[in-house]
Amino acid sequence: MAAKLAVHQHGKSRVRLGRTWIEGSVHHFVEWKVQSMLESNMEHAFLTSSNKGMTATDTQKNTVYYVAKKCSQRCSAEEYAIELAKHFVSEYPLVSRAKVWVEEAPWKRVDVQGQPHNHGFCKNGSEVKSVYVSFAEGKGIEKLTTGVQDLTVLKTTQSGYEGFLKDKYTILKDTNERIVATSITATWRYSGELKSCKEYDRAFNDVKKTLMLKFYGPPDKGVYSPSVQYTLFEMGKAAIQAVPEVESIYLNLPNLHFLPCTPVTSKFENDVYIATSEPHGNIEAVITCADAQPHAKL
Ligand SMILES: O=c1[nH]c(=O)c2[nH]c(=O)[nH]c2[nH]1
Repeated sequence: MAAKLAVHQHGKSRVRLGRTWIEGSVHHFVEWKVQSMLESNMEHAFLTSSNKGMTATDTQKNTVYYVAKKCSQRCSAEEYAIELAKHFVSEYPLVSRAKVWVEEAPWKRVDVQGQPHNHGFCKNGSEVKSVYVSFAEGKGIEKLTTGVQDLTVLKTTQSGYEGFLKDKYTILKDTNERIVATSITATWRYSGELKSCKEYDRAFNDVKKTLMLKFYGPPDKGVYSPSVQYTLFEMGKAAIQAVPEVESIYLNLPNLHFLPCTPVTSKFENDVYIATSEPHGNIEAVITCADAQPHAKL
């Protein structure tokens, strides 16, 4: 049977860097893990022994640092990813599309003696900001998404799950009182480029704040969740309504179960749980503005 090279790409993964920007006495800091992937007319590297015209993955790695240096003003992970992807397409004639992923570690400016520190940071929380850009020759930015991974959240009440199908395989009982815990992965697509680092930060923080509000509800009373599915849609819908630049959002919410525990000689009184991480439920959906195309998980 004849065989052909159907698709191909090559890139560099897990290139890690730190970047500081100094504005007067205030320092800014980010840590990024970058992946690049190039689509190109370099079939010959797969089909023959020639590497002519090839942008080596080592060169891609060096370019990750070079473009970070070139971003002389404080910039967002989105702006950096756009610059890097543009660079590959404009610099190399054989490259037709560059795809760039950036994961930003959760370093936050630290407060000391009640004040934001000029140059001190601490890792706050588990969540990682994730950015994806696809930039093609003749088309420019084709896709720009931002998101969070590993945003781990829990509430001890105001959650239940009732009325589901019961058959001979079912053991789970209806409940209107349970712990709900999840580790949120979200990616959302912007309708286009935003204007500045501040705009990207504002949009990111507004989406995150909205997701949190819909998961937890107001601080005093919370909000009842009849299922992870219902809460997921409420979260996505609210993000789209709160941040006009967002036209599509993908949400994945694993249901990390805390199971009722009945220690010997006692009964369960919503107090002791068996903590588990597997197996876990897995609920996901894409929510869009009424007329927008959904985007796939990236
Ligand atoms: O919110 C939930 N959604 C489900 O689909 C499901 N399935 C399950 O066993 N528990 C839950 N909880």
